[in-house]
Amino acid sequence: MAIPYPHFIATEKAAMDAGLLHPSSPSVILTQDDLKKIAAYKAVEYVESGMVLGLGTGSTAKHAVDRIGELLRQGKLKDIVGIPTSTKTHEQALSLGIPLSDLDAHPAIDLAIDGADEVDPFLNLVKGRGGSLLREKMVEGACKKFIVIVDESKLVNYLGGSGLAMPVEVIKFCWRFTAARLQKLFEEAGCVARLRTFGEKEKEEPYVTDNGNFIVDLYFERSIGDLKAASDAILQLAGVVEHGMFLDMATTVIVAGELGLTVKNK
Ligand SMILES: O=C[C@H](O)[C@H](O)[C@H](O)COP(=O)(O)O
Repeated sequence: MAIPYPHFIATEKAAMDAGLLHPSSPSVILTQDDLKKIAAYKAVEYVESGMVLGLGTGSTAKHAVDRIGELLRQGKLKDIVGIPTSTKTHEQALSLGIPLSDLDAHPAIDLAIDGADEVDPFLNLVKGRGGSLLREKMVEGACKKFIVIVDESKLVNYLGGSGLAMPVEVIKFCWRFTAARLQKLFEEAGCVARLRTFGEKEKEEPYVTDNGNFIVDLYFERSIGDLKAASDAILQLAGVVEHGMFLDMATTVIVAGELGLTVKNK
């Protein structure tokens, strides 16, 4: 859907770099994907030559990886090493000629840029609707600065508040047992746990992560309350590998919305 954004800051460099706004025509139609691109371009302004970079996954992060590749190609960035958070991002970065490495070789990352599914007012996140939460949490947990890029539709009053999935990566072995325990854990929040699948109804198959695991998506009717307690409780269940709540990890969140760009710092 195309939405008019007459108030978007027409002189915003990120939007102009992204080729979406021009000073002579401040009133434009921007789609949700345009907003993602503008947020991504803004985040890449923080990238400096010589950095080790965590490369996120998803439709928003894709724009940031594209932009990093473009700046490398133009010689405006040099000596970058990227640590991808998924096989998909690995392939994208390879195709752009971004030199790649991993956490074994580069355990300290200067900056990671990634999208999110939900952002609460304290900059806690839900991530992993694209299935990459485990590698994202490992990479983004190892970086000095973690910039999250979102369009304003991702802002929520509390995590789980969008009514969309909060993902939990689980091992395949007896996943039904694990899903039932997860649902029970959040009974008071009206939790429903569902195995993530893909494909047509009759040919539906479980979604398998890059790590060979399944994802159980949790849906809540009400707030789950104390996020740290919820996180601890989930991680205590044998069978759970990781969950998609990223608590106290984002150092900056860049939001692109109707009124322009907002940069929120921790
Ligand atoms: O697993 C996927 C990642 O956590 C993504 O960063 C998240 O799902 C947001 O993706 P998008 O930018 O496509 O909304």
